[in-house]
Amino acid sequence: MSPIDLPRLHCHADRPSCARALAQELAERLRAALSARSRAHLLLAGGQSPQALLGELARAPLDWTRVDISPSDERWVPVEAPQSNLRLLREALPQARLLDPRQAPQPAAAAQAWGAQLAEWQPLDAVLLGMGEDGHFASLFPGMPGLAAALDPAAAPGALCGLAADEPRQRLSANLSLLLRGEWLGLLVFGAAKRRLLEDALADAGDARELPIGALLRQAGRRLQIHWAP
Ligand SMILES: O=C(O)[C@H](O)[C@@H](O)[C@H](O)[C@H](O)COP(=O)(O)O
Repeated sequence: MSPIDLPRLHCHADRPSCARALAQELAERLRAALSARSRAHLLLAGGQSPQALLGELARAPLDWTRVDISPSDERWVPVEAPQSNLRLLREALPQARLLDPRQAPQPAAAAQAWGAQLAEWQPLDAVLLGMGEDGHFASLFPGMPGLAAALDPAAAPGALCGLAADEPRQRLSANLSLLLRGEWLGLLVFGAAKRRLLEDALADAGDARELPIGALLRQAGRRLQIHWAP
């Protein structure tokens, strides 16, 4: 990856200041979108990293009733389950209009219907992703069935079934083609291990280049805003 294509890496002193800065950035993006249109569209990662960010976002002076939010991916569990990403969003941003990925009783049909709705979110104002220490993002995991199609930037924007190594293994995930539509595209990662993995992936070094995150970095290039804290 040539230096001109490198994503921008924003290093923060600590996780709370990272959450505040990122919340301010996202709120500004959403306010700008709402000044031009009746609704704004946002995709947010699940997992632990965005927890403090969600709290900061909830305090932003914004008409959340005009914001459509979907998780970037979801675990195939009931929305009330502790592992549900949608539940986290519903608790943090109760006024937003949330899109539940569970659009059908079976995962494959749910992913297809959810992906069709996401593809209609034009423009997709902001997408914030996280990354696992195995180099996955959203629910696009190393070695999972269908990964090549999921990472194909030329694929039709949509969603698919993901397969995680850890329970709950069944997941639903937006594909890379849809995620790249984000007008603002961010990646939130904490800790030394993920920083090392990112640096290897950014250098196209070793096995990291074969990891899902390598496809995101290569395809997004300078458009990707990476926010890191220790
Ligand atoms: O459903 C999920 O868990 C996320 O969408 C996933 O892609 C997450 O961003 C990474 O696994 C990092 O998770 P942590 O922030 O918990 O390390």
